[in-house]
Amino acid sequence: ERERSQQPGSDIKAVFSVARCRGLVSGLQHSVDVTQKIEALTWCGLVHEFLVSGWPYDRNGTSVYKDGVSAAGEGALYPGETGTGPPGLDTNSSGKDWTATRRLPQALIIGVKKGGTRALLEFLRLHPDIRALGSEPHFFDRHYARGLDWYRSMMPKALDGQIVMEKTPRYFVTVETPARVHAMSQDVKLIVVVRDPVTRAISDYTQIISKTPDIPPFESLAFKNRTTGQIDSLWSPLWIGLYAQHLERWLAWFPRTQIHLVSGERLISDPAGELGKVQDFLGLQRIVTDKHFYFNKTKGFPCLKKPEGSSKPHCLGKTKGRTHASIDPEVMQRLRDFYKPHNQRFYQMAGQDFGWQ
Ligand SMILES: Nc1ncnc2c1ncn2[C@@H]1O[C@H](COP(=O)(O)OS(=O)(=O)O)[C@@H](OP(=O)(O)O)[C@H]1O
Repeated sequence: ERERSQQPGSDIKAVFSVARCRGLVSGLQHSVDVTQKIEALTWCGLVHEFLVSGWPYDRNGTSVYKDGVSAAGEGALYPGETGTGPPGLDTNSSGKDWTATRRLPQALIIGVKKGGTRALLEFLRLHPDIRALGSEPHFFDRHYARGLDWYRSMMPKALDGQIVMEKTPRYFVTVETPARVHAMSQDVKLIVVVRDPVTRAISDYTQIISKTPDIPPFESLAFKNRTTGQIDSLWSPLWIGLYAQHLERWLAWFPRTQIHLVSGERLISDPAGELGKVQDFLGLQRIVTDKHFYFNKTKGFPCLKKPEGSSKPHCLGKTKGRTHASIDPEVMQRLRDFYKPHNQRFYQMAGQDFGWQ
């Protein structure tokens, strides 16, 4: 529901069932986890009620409306998807505007495809100062002719001080994109999740073959000539991994300090550590921390801890963390050799070594 409600042009507002909300919200009544509280109120459509009357349900699931003072303290939570707060609450005591509006993004996750961009976006969405579009709008690469007003209309409503963001991994490798992004904003913050280009290529191929099972084997697409060992660097799964080349195009338009590189490997091994650095880069308080994650052994990836009162923990869907197609080890080695100089150049530009073999 949450995903669907964020599709471009969708008017669907995700609202959980009343029964589910009673369980979820009442369970959180005395929780000190403000982020979870905001999420629960937002997705249960109870933000308005909270602002008017305080915490909606007690632990027995009955109403605890009481004189506009909440368990968390008045004004502690943000209005969510519904946007405008109730009359009389358009500003808080500090004069802050409580009216949510649609704004152009101040931060973009521009790549890379199969780097871990969905995980990063979903984790960042836990932050109350981030409003992120759930789907990929592909504005700067595919829909640029629709204009900035269209793009703005795709964005979720956000309050003053909240950062609006979206992710479209293809931006990183599309030639026209840096100039277009720059024309929208010179100050936009750019995030790229990078992952070992060999693993990334196999992940990419695994997705392609799941959709078109008849395509030739990876080994024959990766080479122009298998006998001479000449790599086909223009084959998209390999070409996307030439990170230095793509980053160079962005650096012609944006200073290095405006681009934050996330290690796709560390996003799996230490999600809280990587999220900490991203929150710093965005100028946000470190609210998403290790207490939000647990390692799900079955999935083999970090997942979000289950919210109190909810039956399910939140792992990413089946298309994230797939079993990869198995590739001839000799071909893997050939690809590692191919990427070595490109990776070295990328490390120099990045100012950090990502440790790919
Ligand atoms: N927490 C968590 N759960 C599941 N998957 C995770 C996670 N963190 C990173 N990853 C890695 O993300 C890879 C998919 O990357 P993207 O989300 O960028 O893919 S896409 O470009 O949007 O299609 C995906 O690639 P595959 O493993 O090849 O499926 C994962 O390795």
